[in-house]
Amino acid sequence: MTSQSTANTPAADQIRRAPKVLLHDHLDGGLRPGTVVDLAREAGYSSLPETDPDKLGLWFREAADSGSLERYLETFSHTVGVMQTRDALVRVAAECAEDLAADGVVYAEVRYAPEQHLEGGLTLEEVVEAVNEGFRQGERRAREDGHRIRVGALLTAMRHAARALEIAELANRYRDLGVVGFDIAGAEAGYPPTRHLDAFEYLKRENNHFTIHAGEAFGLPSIWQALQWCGADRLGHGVRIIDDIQVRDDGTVELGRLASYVRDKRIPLELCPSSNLQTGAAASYTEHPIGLLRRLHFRATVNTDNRLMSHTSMSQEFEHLVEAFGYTLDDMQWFSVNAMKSAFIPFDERLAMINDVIKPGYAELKSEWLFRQTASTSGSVGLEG
Ligand SMILES: O=c1[nH]cnc2c1ncn2[C@H]1C[C@H](O)[C@@H](CO)O1
Ligand SMILES: [Zn+2]
Repeated sequence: MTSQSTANTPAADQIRRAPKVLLHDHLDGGLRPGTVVDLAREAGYSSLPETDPDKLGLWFREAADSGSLERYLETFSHTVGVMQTRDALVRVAAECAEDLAADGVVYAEVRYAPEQHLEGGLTLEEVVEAVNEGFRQGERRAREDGHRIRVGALLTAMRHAARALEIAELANRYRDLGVVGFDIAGAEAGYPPTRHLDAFEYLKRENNHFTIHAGEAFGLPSIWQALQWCGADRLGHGVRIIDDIQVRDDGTVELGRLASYVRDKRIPLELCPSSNLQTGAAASYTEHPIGLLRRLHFRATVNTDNRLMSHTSMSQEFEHLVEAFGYTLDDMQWFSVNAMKSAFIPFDERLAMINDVIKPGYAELKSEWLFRQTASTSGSVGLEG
């Protein structure tokens, strides 16, 4: 099993340079702390718990570290609070694209809920256009810095609210104009995805794509509804599918009907290890279900969820997994190809990313790894790091 092998274990700088694919990242969960402070000052937003960027970054991380999804979500009032103007949205989106690119992410789908950014008088369309403009600016600035990234937006509807159909229609209107799909998010318990069936049925009729946050704070019934009632293409988290997998004392494994369906149908799981530790969905990295799901060849992907609240990045997530499971460059490539296969852009574009960017990127890193090994065993000076 490659995941247990010590072969080609990547060093931190290789993890950062490896081409990574991110499917689950919230725009309002990934601001730079300094930007939150700047935007709050500009907008006269006076409710921030700290105004020093370092202290504020720490505050987000600690406040989100509550063991409960509901408390975790409370921290978003401050980021959403400062994202109410066109300029703020453009800046946040541009910095998001730049930060991801600098971290070696080559393709990202970043989500946000347009309905949460209307307090300053913007329309839903103006919100989408501002964010798109920011992503394009960030892609350009990243390219100038020598990084290549493509960012698509996912429009989220909040599951406790009642605007899902309207947001789904918005996602459809901006399809091919920067928006690649739809999502629902927010507190899971008490707000089943079936409340928004009209939105999902509309998107299916339009041949559009959507993912649903499910199987994070709530277990199998939520996953089952998301797939079998709503028809989700992917599962946001889906980590609790583990509840339908039995590992016996002798090491043999039995999958229940739902877990079998998820694996057989290659349903992508947008797994977010650090976020799960904070909301209590997993106890530690070594105990995180991603280890078993990868071994069983589920369509598992690695994601950040909220870089600010979880004080993380794609590289950081992989560093934790490399340490916990001994993952190699082969494992990283497997996760990245899985994610790219599961993206919502057209098949030919996904294939081009896999063949022209991801595979060559890992091939180069693997040959570099071999060179480092040879250099260190022959006593000569190898590459740094
Ligand atoms: O992990 C999550 N689960 C459910 N909802 C979430 C999670 N992370 C962020 N959100 C919510 C809070 C944001 O304001 C919203 C849109 O990005 O999505
Ligand atoms: Zn999420």
